[in-house]
Amino acid sequence: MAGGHRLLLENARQVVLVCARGERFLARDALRSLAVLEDASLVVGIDGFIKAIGPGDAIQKQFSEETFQERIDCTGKCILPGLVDAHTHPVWAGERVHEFAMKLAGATYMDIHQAGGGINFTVERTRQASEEALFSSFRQRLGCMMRAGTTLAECKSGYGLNLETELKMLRVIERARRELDIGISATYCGAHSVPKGKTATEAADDIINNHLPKLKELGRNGEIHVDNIDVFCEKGVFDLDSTRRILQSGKDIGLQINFHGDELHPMKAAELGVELGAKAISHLEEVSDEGIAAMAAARCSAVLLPTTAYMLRLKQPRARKMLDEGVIVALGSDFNPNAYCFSMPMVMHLACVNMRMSMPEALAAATINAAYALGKSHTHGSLEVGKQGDLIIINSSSHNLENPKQNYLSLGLPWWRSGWESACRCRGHGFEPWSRRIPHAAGQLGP
Ligand SMILES: N=CN[C@@H](CCC(=O)O)C(=O)O
Ligand SMILES: [Zn+2]
Repeated sequence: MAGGHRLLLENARQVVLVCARGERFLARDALRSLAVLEDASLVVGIDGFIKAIGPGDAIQKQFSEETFQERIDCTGKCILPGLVDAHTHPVWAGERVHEFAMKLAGATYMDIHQAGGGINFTVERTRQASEEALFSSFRQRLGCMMRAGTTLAECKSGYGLNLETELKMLRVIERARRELDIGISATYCGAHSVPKGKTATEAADDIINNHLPKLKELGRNGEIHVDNIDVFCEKGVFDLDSTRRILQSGKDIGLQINFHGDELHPMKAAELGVELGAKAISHLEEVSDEGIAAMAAARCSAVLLPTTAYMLRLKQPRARKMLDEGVIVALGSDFNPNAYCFSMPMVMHLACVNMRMSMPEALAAATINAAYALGKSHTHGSLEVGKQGDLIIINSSSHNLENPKQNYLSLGLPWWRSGWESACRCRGHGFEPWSRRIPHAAGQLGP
């Protein structure tokens, strides 16, 4: 149908805006209660952006003469922003189920890594895999994420380590960005592990002298778009000095710094991230008090990954201290061969139970604050006029009910998908891939 609007969501019991005043993130007292409209409707335009949100009767009056490609009756339901997954490793070949048995028998993540398993096992399999096979499994994984409510995911390379395979992974991510109905923030993670036969210094030199110039060239030609640069800053992987050199070189070619820090050992990675102007640091199980204070002051977001601490039986990151000190806390699934979770609702559930976050804190961390960690909170992460129409509808009259049967967070069920799947409609369930097919809009608001 020509003209008119793309979508009308009518008469929802609640529209959970998350925030309503153009906030780029939520911290401290702003997390006590999120912006919610009762008995409201929402309009998405042909360009995929939100045109109006307001009381159901007012929207009906305002748009009474207008046409819509699709109308959804949301009576008794609740509309939320699409969930944002701020940390995933979704492009790889080769399962690592055998390592789960080793971990159950007492081996640590680093024991396996140092014995040539872990990331380096996946690197070997990913180097051997064809681009087509990698794309095919990646597409399936993104489909699972969408069915669990994710509409924007950060996706890392990092199972290639050599230039050839890192580029293969980034091409796969680029293809998904162009072809699939999910938003993607692409991260170059060529410093995910030190490749066999090289020292960390040699690997850093290769990245700085060969990988990053190539990425710059491909970005300029419009062949591959990369948003972020990542390093696994860890004892026995990349030390502070190599991490600093790589991240600074990435920043010099225009990438946002968003890296793995203070996970297994206290490294002062948070302090380094603040010094370099990082947008986000992930993990932080071992962050120092000074690192937390520095991140709060610098508005450097903490991407917490509850599945990792659970899987590896690590100590939990100190979410409460971070929140109380004003750090911008975001969440990610950390989907990877070692932590096989697609579901952000499950991640939010673990954050509430194991990290003692409140439900509003978990929802903000999986929407506006995760979008902030990816430099996209001006377009994503809340339901506000002018933002992307990325949203989910849940079959519940409130996002914050006491009744566990009706609350997706207390259920944690989406781990098995069924509860969420029947309750959720997102772009993958028939909505348009909003931004990608509308070139002028994408140009205005970024990729
Ligand atoms: N810590 C480093 N990277 C991943 C694990 C990747 C893997 O084990 O393949 C993480 O974030 O948990
Ligand atoms: Zn990771």
